[in-house]
Amino acid sequence: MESITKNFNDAHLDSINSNYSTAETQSHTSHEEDNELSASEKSLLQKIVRTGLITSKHDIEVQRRDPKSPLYSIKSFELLELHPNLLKGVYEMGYNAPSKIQETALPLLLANPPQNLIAQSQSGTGKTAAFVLAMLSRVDPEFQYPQVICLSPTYELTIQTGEVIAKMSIYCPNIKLRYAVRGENVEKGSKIEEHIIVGTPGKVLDWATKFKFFNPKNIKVFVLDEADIMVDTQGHQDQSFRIRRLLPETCQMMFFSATYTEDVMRFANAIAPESVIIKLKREEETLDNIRQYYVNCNNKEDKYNALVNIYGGVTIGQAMIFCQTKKMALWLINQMAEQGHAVALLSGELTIEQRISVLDRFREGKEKVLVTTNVLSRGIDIEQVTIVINFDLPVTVTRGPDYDTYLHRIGRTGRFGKKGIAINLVSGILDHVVLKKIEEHFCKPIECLNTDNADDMEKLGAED
Ligand SMILES: Nc1ncnc2c1ncn2[C@@H]1O[C@H](COP(=O)(O)OP(=O)(O)OP(=O)(O)O)[C@@H](O)[C@H]1O
Repeated sequence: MESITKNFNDAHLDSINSNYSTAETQSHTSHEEDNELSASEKSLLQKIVRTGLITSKHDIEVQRRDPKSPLYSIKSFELLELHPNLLKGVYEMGYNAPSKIQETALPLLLANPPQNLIAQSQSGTGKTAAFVLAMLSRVDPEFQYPQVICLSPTYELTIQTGEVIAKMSIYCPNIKLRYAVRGENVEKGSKIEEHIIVGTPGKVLDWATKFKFFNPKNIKVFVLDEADIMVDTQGHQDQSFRIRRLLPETCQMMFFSATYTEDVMRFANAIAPESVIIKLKREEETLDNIRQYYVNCNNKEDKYNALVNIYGGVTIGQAMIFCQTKKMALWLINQMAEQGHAVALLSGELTIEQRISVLDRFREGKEKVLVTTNVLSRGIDIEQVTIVINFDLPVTVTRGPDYDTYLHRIGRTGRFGKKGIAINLVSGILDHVVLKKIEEHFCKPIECLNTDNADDMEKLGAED
């Protein structure tokens, strides 16, 4: 896989950059735009970012001692009885103590006989490390064939998970990993010798059935990341289910997600019988470290102005802006680029190389703002994202609130206990109805943000 990652890091986004080259070469905010923000707005927005969003290790330690926090832990990684080389890898990654999901799930996942698990934990609370440690613990490097399959819904997430696997297993050089994603090929007639396959469902299914590159009967562990979408009829149900049917009855199932609907939970239970279930209460699903706001707007131009104000005031961190359609994302990015803002666009129709390159640039901070559609709402872990803006609220095909997408989108900020801000730009009655329902559903207030009102802004800036 090294080759893939390297190529993508090296890849240049010529086609995209040529579209937005103005944004690249100009400063982030022009002088005229600076004037659009009143001095009080600017200083307050900066204060929010400075005081609210920079979390020290000390804050995380405090959260760890609060039993209500998803970072709460009473155990150490030593107590989880990991292999010493895995433990070394964990510490090398800078993890001092397990999060709640890690300390709860790992003893279950490592127990013998193996136990199926369907686990829910909030965005950014360390689910990946939980299942990666379990996967690595189950591999027997003596045998040169795949023993673990981990499925993710998108290419980007697969690569991200693979990178966590590679880092955690740095002191287990005998454990080998194979990516099953678009662009990866195996020589016809040969067999895969790596122990872990991490991939997207279509490719893994092809490798197992059409090309018979590995024997599914040797698989001991089957992991579904973002499990709800992997077993949902709207998602990858068919392929995941077909892969599951190839695996031995005894194969251990590990399903992880931040969200599950009742239906999905029932179905997951059917394909992973007698699972232990770790489920959050509704009011626990959203994180207290992510403050949620809405801004009243009249139309999309008005939303754009609100955005520019927020963008202009933010001096630290990065923002992700979600649009419901590619058309809206393109309109927005053109507006922003015209006015000299350095923004990047990531939407579904880009090639894989382009998508990875956009993400790499954003991760490196080359662009402060990433405009995207729902393609990036799940799983992507970029620590420095301090603000998520819903330029459009997430809605279903029937234009009702899409609760799960909302939760996944705002979860791109506030990673592992850091502070984050989610701002919803709402215009029109329908938007207000959707917002109200979202607020009621998660039992968490979404406060009105009135950028013209100094008191409002002061309140916002003063928060813990
Ligand atoms: N025990 C730990 N100590 C410190 N940092 C951790 C620990 N576990 C995970 N992290 C970090 O927390 C961040 C979020 O973790 P991760 O991506 O696994 O979250 P997640 O629960 O899978 O989120 P999502 O639902 O969005 O997929 C990552 O940057 C990861 O490196």
